[in-house]
Amino acid sequence: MKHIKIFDTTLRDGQQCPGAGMSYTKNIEYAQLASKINIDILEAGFPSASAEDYKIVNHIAKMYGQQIHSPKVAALSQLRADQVKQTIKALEPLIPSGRAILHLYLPVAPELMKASLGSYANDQTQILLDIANMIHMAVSAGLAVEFSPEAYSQMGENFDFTTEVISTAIAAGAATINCPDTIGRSCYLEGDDYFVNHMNEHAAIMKRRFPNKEITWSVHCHNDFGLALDNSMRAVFQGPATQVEGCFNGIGERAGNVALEQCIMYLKTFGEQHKSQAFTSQCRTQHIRQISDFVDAHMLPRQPHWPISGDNAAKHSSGGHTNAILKNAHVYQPFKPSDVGKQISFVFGPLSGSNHAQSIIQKHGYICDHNERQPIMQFIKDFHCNRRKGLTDEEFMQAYFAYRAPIRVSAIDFEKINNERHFTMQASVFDDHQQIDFICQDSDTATTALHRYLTENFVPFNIQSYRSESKEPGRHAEAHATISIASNNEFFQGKAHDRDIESAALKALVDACNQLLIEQHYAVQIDQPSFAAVGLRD
Ligand SMILES: CC(C)[C@@](O)(CC(=O)O)C(=O)O
Repeated sequence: MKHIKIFDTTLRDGQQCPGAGMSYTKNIEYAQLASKINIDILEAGFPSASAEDYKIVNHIAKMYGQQIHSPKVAALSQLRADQVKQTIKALEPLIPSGRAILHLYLPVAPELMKASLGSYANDQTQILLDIANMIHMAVSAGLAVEFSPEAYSQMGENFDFTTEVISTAIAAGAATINCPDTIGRSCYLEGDDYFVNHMNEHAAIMKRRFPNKEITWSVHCHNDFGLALDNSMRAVFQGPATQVEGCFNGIGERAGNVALEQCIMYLKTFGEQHKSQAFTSQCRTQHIRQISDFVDAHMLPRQPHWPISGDNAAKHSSGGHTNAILKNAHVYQPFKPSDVGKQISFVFGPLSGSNHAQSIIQKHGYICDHNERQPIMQFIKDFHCNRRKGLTDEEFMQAYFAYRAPIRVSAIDFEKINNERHFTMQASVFDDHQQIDFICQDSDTATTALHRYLTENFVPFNIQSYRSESKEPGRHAEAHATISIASNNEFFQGKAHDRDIESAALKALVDACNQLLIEQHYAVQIDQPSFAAVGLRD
């Protein structure tokens, strides 16, 4: 099995894109995560860009230098002696352990050469001399060198010049040649012009010119046509590449760089089984979720349906899918979510089914018998009929409690007879229509009277606190009542609102009492959520 090196440029090319820049400390935290997931090389930055960038690269080099094992660290430099010196200095702590890499680049596409190098572009002899000198400088300081012919995929008429550039770099001591599709405009349909074919040609030429040198070919793709993953993997499976450069979550200039988590899972899924030549990376894939969440939180937001690590990548909602998954977790998952540190989860939405409803209720420890599944599910959907995007478990269970509510009040009236207030509540109690009558004696409030009635007729409990407030200003504001009750060291909070402050309090008390009754009649003791039984944690 051939090992494909993962070169992570999230901190360098990733932070080059608008909006992705991170603070000093977040750069360091990222480097710690990159080490945990075990990428091969971290490109930590561009030390000559600013004093801050220098300090970040140097800090990471020191930090990794104290670890016995760490990724190697690369830092970018243009073809300028002052920049090369600065880069060597920044990476110094990693030189003794052979983990420092100078990443040198120079454009080779004709248009880009003119636009970025000016008249220097015409002096090819000087360019080749400078490449040799800069690489010598780094190699003699003890660094490894990666050389990138920038815009390699657009080299066009400059094929022979590019051959000389690469040749010069290798002769001077560069161990890695990285071929970028800088503008993300490559596609295998280009035929002979396709950059992977050029990589094969160049690899063959260099093999002839340097038969005893072990060169690492690397690929660096941008995603402007959504082809970065395809191009990167073709460079591995149909080309000479044994190193892939990219960024987690595919961040990077314009449409981004290739997404490393996609490359890593591609290699794991298709590479390890590949018939003629098997490939793999050494990454600990179970940490993908963590590093991807970090990039999402501190660099650029990740879309929910992002491949591999997106929030929806292991989330299911529709009835058909969840129903089948509850029986066999793998029928609607192309890989085990736990391989990337995720778990299957379900969102209850308008298209969800009754098996799913039952599983949520049971997971929370309440009864839902087989023949109740359908009516309960229908009630919950109707209860939240405006929530077309799906429910949280909390909202779902709120509707379940409303379905179960043993006492449902439809009307409250009172009249005064001989200075006593007589209340009547029209209610159904466990589906039986009843009239609840209670009387306020002496200084009783209506709530006290109802409490006495409920305690004597249904279940004993104490009232712990009562609060009433209006949420809006004005005379027509509704009263919002909250009542907390306790029974056998269990606590329940009832809530209700009504135009009439007394009715709000009475309904809140019924709500709290209902929760207590539901607990007594419909709760089951379970140790494990029912999920585990069907293997969803795998
Ligand atoms: C340094 C090189 C690999 C580069 O990242 C350069 C760049 O565009 O910054 C590219 O994509 O070609």
